[in-house]
Amino acid sequence: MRLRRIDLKLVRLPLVRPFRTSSSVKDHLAHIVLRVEADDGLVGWGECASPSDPYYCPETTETCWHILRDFLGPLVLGKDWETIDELTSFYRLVKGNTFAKAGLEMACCDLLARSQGVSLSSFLGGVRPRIASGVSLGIEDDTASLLDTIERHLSAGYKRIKLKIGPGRDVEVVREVRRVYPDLLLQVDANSAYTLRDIDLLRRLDEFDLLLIEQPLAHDDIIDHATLQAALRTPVCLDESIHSADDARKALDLGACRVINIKVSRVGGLMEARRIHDVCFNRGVPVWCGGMHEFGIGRAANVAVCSLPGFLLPGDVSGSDKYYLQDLVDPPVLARDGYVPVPSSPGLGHEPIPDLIVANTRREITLDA
Ligand SMILES: O=C(O)CCC(=O)N[C@@H](C(=O)O)c1ccccc1
Repeated sequence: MRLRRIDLKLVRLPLVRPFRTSSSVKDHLAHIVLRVEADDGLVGWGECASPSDPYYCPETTETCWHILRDFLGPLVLGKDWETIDELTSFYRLVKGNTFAKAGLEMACCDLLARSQGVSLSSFLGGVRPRIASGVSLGIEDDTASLLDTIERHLSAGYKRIKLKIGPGRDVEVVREVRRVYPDLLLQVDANSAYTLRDIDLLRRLDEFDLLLIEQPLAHDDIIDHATLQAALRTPVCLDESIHSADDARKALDLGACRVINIKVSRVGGLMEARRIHDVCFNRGVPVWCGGMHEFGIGRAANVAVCSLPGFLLPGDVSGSDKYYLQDLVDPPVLARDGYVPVPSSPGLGHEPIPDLIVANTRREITLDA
């Protein structure tokens, strides 16, 4: 396989409703959509689901654009490769920049799967014809509106609710949700809002039978998380701290967590996502797929990853309609009764709609071999 052309497209889509986290409120998202073309004319699609700000991770849409245009693109164009590991070896000297890498690697996985006539799920070793989905809820103004939002998503069939928590909106909010929904699959995401000084407060969350507490401490820590996990009954789940299978192995060896959130973008692509899955699966550690508000392209890649056997907990892979009025792909990625079907057609199984992509592209560049 050899790439003769890579198109980078900065695509912007309005959100159906603003999404609030501890660091920002967003009413639209802009992600880089990648189109890669092989010498034989075959095409693959990928998405860099990086935030536009450096509050979740050090990368932003602009850093991804720079790294893809100036390094990753030139390093892979015109070179022969037969496997994804061969492809990614061309940029092994590039440190970090996993969101940028993930977009390119995803497009090449789509391309290779299409060339082999297999679905991305089969390409990865997926075993499920459909995946169970949960939803991640942004921070709401008050508990009443949060309960309304929960009710709306449970009525739609979603299997799990993830709440954002932070100092001042944690124990009491979770207590109220648990009072109204005693049997709900419920988890919380702190996005590194706490420190070990909050250990007694976090221990109070043990009474609510949560599935997990996600990334309570620093985004780049596994040592303090091990201290915290030893004090909690509730499983700690790591998100931001885990960028590779080696990170996962070290975190599990240290007892820093009992669950890992695998995000294709955060770990640099589908192959590393599968390697992290394998480390966890071999140790009986459940994983789930976190979301980054992906458009339909990245969302379809997440669906394929969720079909791997160790993805035992509902992920954030909701239907696109949770965030976008119109998906960029046909068919759209949709959930029915909280399940998203895993396509069996070649590649992503959801075809990008060129007119929609063109209509929402704010900037583009073509890199040639
Ligand atoms: O449903 C989704 O795709 C969003 C899931 C979600 O809440 N992601 C959070 C997170 O902290 O994991 C996030 C998204 C975008 C940017 C930063 C954080």
